[in-house]
Amino acid sequence: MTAQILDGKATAKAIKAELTERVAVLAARGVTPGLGTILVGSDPGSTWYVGGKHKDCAEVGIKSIRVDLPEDTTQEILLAKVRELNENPECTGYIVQLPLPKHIDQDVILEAMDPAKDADGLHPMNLGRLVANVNRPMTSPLPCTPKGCVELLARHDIDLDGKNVLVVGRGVTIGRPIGLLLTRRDVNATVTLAHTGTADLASHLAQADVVIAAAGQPHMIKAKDLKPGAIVLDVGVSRVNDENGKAVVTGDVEPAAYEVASWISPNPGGVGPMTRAMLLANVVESAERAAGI
Ligand SMILES: Nc1nc(=O)c2c([nH]1)NC[C@@H]1CN(c3ccc(C(=O)N[C@@H](CCC(=O)O)C(=O)O)cc3)C=[N+]21
Repeated sequence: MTAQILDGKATAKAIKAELTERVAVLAARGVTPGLGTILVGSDPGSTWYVGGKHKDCAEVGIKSIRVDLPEDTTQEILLAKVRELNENPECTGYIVQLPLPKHIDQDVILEAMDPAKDADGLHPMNLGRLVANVNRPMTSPLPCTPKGCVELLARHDIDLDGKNVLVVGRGVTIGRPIGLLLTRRDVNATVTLAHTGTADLASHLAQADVVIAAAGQPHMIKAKDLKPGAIVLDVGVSRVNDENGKAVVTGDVEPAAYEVASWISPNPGGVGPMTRAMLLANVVESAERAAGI
């Protein structure tokens, strides 16, 4: 068996085309969604990601507001910028690029954001709503990568109901929220430690119909441990040197898994592009909610 591909690139492209239509409908009502980004410091990866977010906005017609601050920005100055974007009517959603420099308390910053403008869905109020509000659809922003994982599966007509889903990794941006998101459905979701000893991890994997690998540990998920026919989302991102010593992006799942899984999302080219598309979707949805659409 060779796995079918959960093509995040093509799926994200289709979603961006739909969002472009929705932005045009909003424009006809005089509403233009706007994404703000706050970048503290000049980490090359973060700078690259933020640049990509502004490119994505331009592609679908979303206005974007860029706030770049020096590495030594104080927590007070950053909080003032957050409050400015909370009040800025042109900004219907914004993100604070993570990770922040060590001298800044990330939790304090995220909690100062207006939950309605939290385009990352990482504000405690929005994460908390994932636990509560189970009898009504989510109307607050969902974290982009978890939302992207569920959307990628849905767009390939993969139904999760009744399945054993194993989430490997408990990070606050992926593992924990995706576990919460999945338990809002008829899914048997298990969130396991990324550093579980291989014996424990193997026993969890053996029962998993769906594996969401979000550990950020290169090739830690071994083909031999996967249930034949498993559906695998390779989410964790690591940069390793290839055989020529060149730094490349790789995932948590070893390549041999393509021979065992029934579906697999490539990394790069799977959940990453979906994360970016879901950020745009969160901004458009916030603007639609504000416009009463
Ligand atoms: N406030 C905040 N929100 C984030 O969502 C956020 C963040 N901070 N900090 C950094 C991480 C990382 N992240 C990625 C997004 C897309 C790809 C992506 O599209 N990757 C391409 C490969 C890109 C490459 O070649 O490096 C792919 O998977 O195909 C990767 C990683 C969002 N993050």
